[in-house]
Amino acid sequence: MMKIKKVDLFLTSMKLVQPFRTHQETVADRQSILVKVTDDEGHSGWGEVVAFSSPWYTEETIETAWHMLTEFFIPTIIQGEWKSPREVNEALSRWKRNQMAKAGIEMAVWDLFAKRDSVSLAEYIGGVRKEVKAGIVVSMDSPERMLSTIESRIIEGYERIKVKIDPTNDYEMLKVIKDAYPDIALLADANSAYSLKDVERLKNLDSLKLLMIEQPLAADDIVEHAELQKILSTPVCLDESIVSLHDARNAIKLGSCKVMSIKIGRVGGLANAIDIYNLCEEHDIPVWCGGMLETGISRAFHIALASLPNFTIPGDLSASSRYWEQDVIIPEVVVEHGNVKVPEGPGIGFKVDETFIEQITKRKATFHA
Ligand SMILES: O=C(O)CCC(=O)c1ccccc1C(=O)O
Ligand SMILES: [Mg+2]
Repeated sequence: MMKIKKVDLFLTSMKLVQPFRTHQETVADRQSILVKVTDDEGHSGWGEVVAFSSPWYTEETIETAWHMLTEFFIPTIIQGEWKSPREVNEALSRWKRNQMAKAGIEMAVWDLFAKRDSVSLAEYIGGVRKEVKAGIVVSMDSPERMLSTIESRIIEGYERIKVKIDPTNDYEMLKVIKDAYPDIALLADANSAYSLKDVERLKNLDSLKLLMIEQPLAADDIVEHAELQKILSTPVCLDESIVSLHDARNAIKLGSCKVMSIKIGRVGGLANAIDIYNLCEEHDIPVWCGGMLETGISRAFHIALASLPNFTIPGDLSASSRYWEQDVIIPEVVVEHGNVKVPEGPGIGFKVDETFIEQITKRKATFHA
C-alpha cells in the first residue's frame, strides 16, 4: 500500500537550444509542469506534463493541465491508499481525457513505486534492453540547412532521421536527403498537414521508400487514414490519432496504420502506453517511442518504455544537449554509437536536479493530504 502525502507542481520554462519548427507552430521557450509526489515514508517520484503552451499538437495546454491537476487529479489521488500505479491510473480514468495532465501525475506515481521497491523503472515494467536506439528529428528549414543538420547528426551517431513535411515542402526536400544519404533510415512527419485531397501528392512520396509517413491526415481522420493506407505503399504511422487504447484498437481494426508511435503523455500515462504496446504486439504492429521536446524526466520514462522487447524501431530519443543547455536530470541523456543506455538505478534512474528546477520555476503549488 502507498499513501501519497504531498504533491508539488513546478511550472517551468526552458529555452530550446534551437527553436523547433513544424507547419503549425514554432516552439522556442518550452514550458512544462514537473510533478513531484511524496509518500508517507519520504520517498518521492517525478513526472512531467508534456502539453505545450498552445493547443497545436493536442487540445491541452500547460494552463488547462494546471487546472485539471489542481482541481481534479491531485484531489483524486492524494487521499487514497494505492496498491499499484495502475490503480492510480484507473482512479484518474473516471475523469474524461486530458491525457497529458493525467500522465504527468501518473508517471510520478510509477517512479515512486519503483523507487520504493528499489528497482529501475525499466525492470519494474519488464524492460529487457540495456540500451535503446536513438533517433533525431530535424525541424523544418531550407533543404540546404536541413541537409547540413542531418550531416552533423549522422556524424554524432544517429542512424534514424525524421523530418517534418507539409505540402509546400515534401518530395523535393526528401529527394535531396535521400540522394545524399541513400542508406539512412528516413521518415517524414506531417503533423496532419494533408487531407485526402492530397492523395496524389502523398502517392508521389512512395518512390522515396521512406521508413514510414507519420500522421499525414487530421487526428480524427481514422477512417480516412485507412483509405489512404490502402493506396500508399509507404507504411502510415499514427501519432496524434492515438490517445487511448480504444483509439489503437480502432486503428488496427480499420487498417488505419501499419506502425504506431507511443508517447506516454499523449496516451494518458505509462499504464495506457504499456496496454497499447501489448495490443500492437498481439497484432504484429511495430511500435516506436516518440518524443515531446521534453525535459529529462519524461525522456527517462520514454527510455524505460523503449527497453521493452517489441520496440524494434529507433524512436525520437535524442541526447539532452539536442534540446537544452542544461537538463533537469543528472547525468543528462547522452547518445553513444547511436544508442542511449537504459539506467539501472531505482525509478527513472537519473537524479532530479531540484536546485536547477527552482531556478527555472515560474509558478509553484504544493498540496498536502
Ligand atoms: O525530438 C522530439 O522530442 C520529438 C520531436 C517531434 O517530432 C514532436 C515534438 C513535439 C510534439 C510532437 C512531435 C511529433 O512527433 O509530432
Ligand atoms: Mg509526430
